[in-house]
Amino acid sequence: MNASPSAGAAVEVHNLSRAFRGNEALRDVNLTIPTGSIFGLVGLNGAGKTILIRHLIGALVAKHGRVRVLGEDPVADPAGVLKRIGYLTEEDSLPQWLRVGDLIDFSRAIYPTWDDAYAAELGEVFALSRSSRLQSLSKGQRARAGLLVAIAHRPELLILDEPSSGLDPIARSDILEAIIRTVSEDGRTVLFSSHLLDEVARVCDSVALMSDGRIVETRTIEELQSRYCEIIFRGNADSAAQVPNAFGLQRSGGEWSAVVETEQFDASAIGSDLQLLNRREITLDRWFAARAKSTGGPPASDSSDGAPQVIAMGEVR
Ligand SMILES: Nc1ncnc2c1ncn2[C@@H]1O[C@H](COP(=O)(O)OP(=O)(O)OP(=O)(O)O)[C@@H](O)[C@H]1O
Repeated sequence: MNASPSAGAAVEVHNLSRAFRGNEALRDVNLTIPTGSIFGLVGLNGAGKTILIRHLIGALVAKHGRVRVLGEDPVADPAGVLKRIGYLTEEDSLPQWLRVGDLIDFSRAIYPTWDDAYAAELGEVFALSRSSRLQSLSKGQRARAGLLVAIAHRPELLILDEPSSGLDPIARSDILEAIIRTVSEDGRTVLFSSHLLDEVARVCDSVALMSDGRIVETRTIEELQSRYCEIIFRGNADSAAQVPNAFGLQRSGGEWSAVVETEQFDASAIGSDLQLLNRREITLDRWFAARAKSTGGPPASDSSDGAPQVIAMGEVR
C-alpha cells in the first residue's frame, strides 16, 4: 500500500472482555492497529468480530478493559470520535425513505471534513443519482451509497464490518478500491472485517484471527508467509498425527496436508512410514483453516518476532 505509517496507533484495545448473560463474547482481547495500516479482522461466525468493532465505534461500553480510538475514548466523546471515523457494516441500515441526495446532505452536516468534490466524484463512479430513493436501489447500490458517506469526509479511520457480504464482484471491487484509495492518503487507517479471505489477503498489511472471543494470532501477511508453510504427505492417520510441530491436519484421499512453522520443520524427523510429497507457501485460507478453531495451533512460541506491525496478544494457542 502507499500509506506512510505515522507514529502511534489508530486503535488500542487492552484486556477487553464482554459477556452477554454469562456467554463470553470477548475474552481478554488485546489489539493494536498501527496508524496507516490496512488491518484485516477474520474469524468464524460468532468469533466476536462485530462485538469488538461495536466497542470501537462507541456502541458498546468497555465494562472490562480499555478502548482507545484515534487516541480517544469512543464512549466519553462519541461525537468527537465518530466524526473522525468512517463506518460501513453489512447490515442494510441506511434510512430507506431517504433519497441519495438527502443522505449526502445529512452526512455533510455531520462531518466537518466533508469533501463535496470527492462526494460528487464517488457519486459518479458509483453511478448514484441524488434523486434515487434508497429503497429503490439494489443491495449493491445501497452499499455504494453507504460507502460514499463513509469515506467522503476522508476519515482518519475507516471501519468496514463485512461490507462485501452478499455483493456482486463489481460492488466488492468498488469497496476494495475505496479501501486502497482511502489508505493511499497518508496516515489513514482501515480496519477490514471479512470472511472473504482472498480480499483480505489482497488489500491488508496485517491480519488478526479471532476465535471464540479471543485474538488467537496477529501477523503481517508477509510474516505469515515467512513463518509458516504447508506440507503435503502420504501416510496413515496414526503416523500423520505424529508429524512434529504440525497443526491443522487435513486429509484428501490418501494424502495429508498440515501447517508447520517453516524454521522448526525438519523433514528428516518425520517417521519412515510417512512420505513427504511437497512443501508450499502458506495461503491466508490455509492458515485460517488451521488456526480458526481454538483447538490445534503452533507450538507455544513468541508470536511477535519484533516485526513492526505485529501486535499479537492474547493466547497463542
Ligand atoms: N446482543 C447480544 N446478546 C447476546 N449475545 C450476543 C449479542 N451480540 C453478540 N452476541 C454473541 O456474541 C458472540 C460474538 O458475536 P459477533 O457478532 O461479534 O460475532 P462475529 O465474529 O461478528 O460473527 P459473524 O462473522 O457471524 O458476523 C456470539 O456468540 C453472539 O451470539
